[in-house]
Amino acid sequence: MPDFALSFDEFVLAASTDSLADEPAAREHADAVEFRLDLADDPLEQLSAYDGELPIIATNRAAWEAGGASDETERLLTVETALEDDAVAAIDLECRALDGSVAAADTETAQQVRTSAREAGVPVIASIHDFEATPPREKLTALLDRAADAGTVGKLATTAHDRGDALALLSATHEATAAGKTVATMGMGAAGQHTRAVAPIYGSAIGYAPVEAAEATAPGQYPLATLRELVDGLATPTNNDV
Ligand SMILES: O=C1C[C@@](O)(C(=O)O)C[C@@H](O)[C@@H]1O
Repeated sequence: MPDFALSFDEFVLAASTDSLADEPAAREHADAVEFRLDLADDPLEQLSAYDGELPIIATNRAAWEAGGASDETERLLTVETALEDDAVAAIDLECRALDGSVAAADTETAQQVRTSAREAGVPVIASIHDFEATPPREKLTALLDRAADAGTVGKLATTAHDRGDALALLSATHEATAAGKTVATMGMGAAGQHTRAVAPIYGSAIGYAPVEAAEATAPGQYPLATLRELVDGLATPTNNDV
């Protein structure tokens, strides 16, 4: 059986998809598959039939965070069921589900799923998305702190409108990783695209990309093979202080 464990000590490139049939095509470039259960047909059936080699990050994104899952309790319990699958090496839970800051959230169930993941030794990616903008620099640090405290990896995806936004996100990433936090960041939209290639240099632990450009799960994603080439092609400077 393949070793499905995922450690976020090193950059993980996840092929983001609604179909596990993409896994063979992803294998050449990806370290993991992000399976978007909320966008998939019969996600639990796909999981039990999975015979791929890449570890799976299970994400069941809430409709209130621009995902496809509308029944809050059901979507969280589906993630909890997914945890039982050996191939599921990490799960994604929205910070706003965990802290109850949106009215639609079922905080108790979200926290219970996080506890189940911890008991199973499965890392939790605690995520925050801003589909409108990139908040000011200090706010980015506060958001990353909040996400990193909530999960094994704190993930922040914001919409960048210009290079200043991209730079602020990279700078907040650098500060967080230099402080020893495990974070993943990405700028959404055209102005944020290059951050997907560059953020790993500043310590971002996860990148997401579709196998085919047309199957993107967020604005501004590079296709998988392109992101792999870009990330691998950018050597990490040796004079860093992380
Ligand atoms: O949270 C993220 C990051 C993402 O939104 C991106 O911008 O690449 C793509 C999503 O599939 C994933 O769950």
